Amino acid sequence: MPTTARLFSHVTAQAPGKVNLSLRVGTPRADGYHPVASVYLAVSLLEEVTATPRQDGEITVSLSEGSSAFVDPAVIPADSSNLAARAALRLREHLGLEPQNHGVHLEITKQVPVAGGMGGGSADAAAALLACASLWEAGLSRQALAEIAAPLGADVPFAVMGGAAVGLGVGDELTPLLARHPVYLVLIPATTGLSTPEVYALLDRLRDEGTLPVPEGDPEVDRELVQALTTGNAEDLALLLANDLQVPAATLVPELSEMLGLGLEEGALSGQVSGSGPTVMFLARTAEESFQLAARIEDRTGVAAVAVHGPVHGARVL
Ligand SMILES: C[C@](O)(CO)[C@H](O)COP(=O)(O)OP(=O)(O)OC[C@H]1O[C@@H](n2ccc(N)nc2=O)[C@H](O)[C@@H]1O
Ligand SMILES: Nc1ncnc2c1ncn2[C@@H]1O[C@H](COP(=O)(O)OP(=O)(O)OP(=O)(O)O)[C@@H](O)[C@H]1O
Repeated sequence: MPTTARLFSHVTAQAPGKVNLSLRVGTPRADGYHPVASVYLAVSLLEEVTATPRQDGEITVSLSEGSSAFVDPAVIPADSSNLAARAALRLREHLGLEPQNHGVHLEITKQVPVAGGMGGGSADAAAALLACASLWEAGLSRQALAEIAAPLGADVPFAVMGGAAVGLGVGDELTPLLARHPVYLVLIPATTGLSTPEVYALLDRLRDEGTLPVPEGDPEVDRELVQALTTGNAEDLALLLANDLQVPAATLVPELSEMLGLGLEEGALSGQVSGSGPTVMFLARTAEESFQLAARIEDRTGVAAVAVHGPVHGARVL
């Protein structure tokens, strides 16, 4: 059989960043992970990964110069710890391919803020998986790829699936939602990131010391929010946004509270921290309103604000 590495010169795949419209977090399990009830939305900030065969069996990564201005190349791992490289290695092992004939270089073009609570690294892993699956003619379904992806990170299966979904377990047990109406958001990406484990750890501490209430049982999905998402009612959605990681994120980065207040003053329907932060997101009624809101926030703060929409597709080969 000819090696697929000789058939394709390169393959490019895209995968979306995400926000959590609702993120309810339970108390930690024995392995330190928290059970969550998450309503994920894939948004129109896309990561792109181009996989090019290497003849030496190595899996390498680089960051494209076409990456967004708010991505600092210095904080992206350039070695095998990069999530895209880990995804390629995991797939190669899963498929039982000979390493020497299945080396690959992964060039990543980043649009999603790094360590911003938007699952950028997870999207890189998802795009790398799709690109390599195509390069190596893996013949795997999207569902199978999402399962292979799960040990790479709690958000990776959703980056493979995209759209809108409920995530239970640690966020990886996905149920797709029929959200046919677009949701318009404005994002304020931060230039510096927050460590996801630190934000979860602070949530535990704030609960232990009684500053925040301790939830009982596993978190549950807010059915009303799911309904507002599926019927496309932005006003209802605005009332139901929720994020248990917002208080710890805003405790670590106090300016987040100020940013949230400012977006509301400028006319956002509502706003909250995205995932573990520090990206802040605001809800707008229409695309037009989201562009106007982004422009007003930029004028007032001098900080870049980005109008996006969701749901968008999951990882796909271009
Ligand atoms: C904050 C979210 O982005 C919301 O979707 C996710 O929960 C985090 O997803 P992620 O970054 O893909 O998470 P992973 O890379 O699997 O885990 C990073 C760290 O976050 C914490 N973590 C993550 C997910 C989860 N359900 N409980 C956790 O406690 C753990 O300390 C873990 O070591
Ligand atoms: N391809 C990658 N892109 C960005 N960061 C990566 C990548 N691979 C590994 N990392 C490491 O992962 C850390 C978290 O990056 P990422 O951008 O995925 O955070 P995040 O968006 O906050 O994630 P989440 O929302 O899933 O918690 C970074 O600080 C970086 O050290």
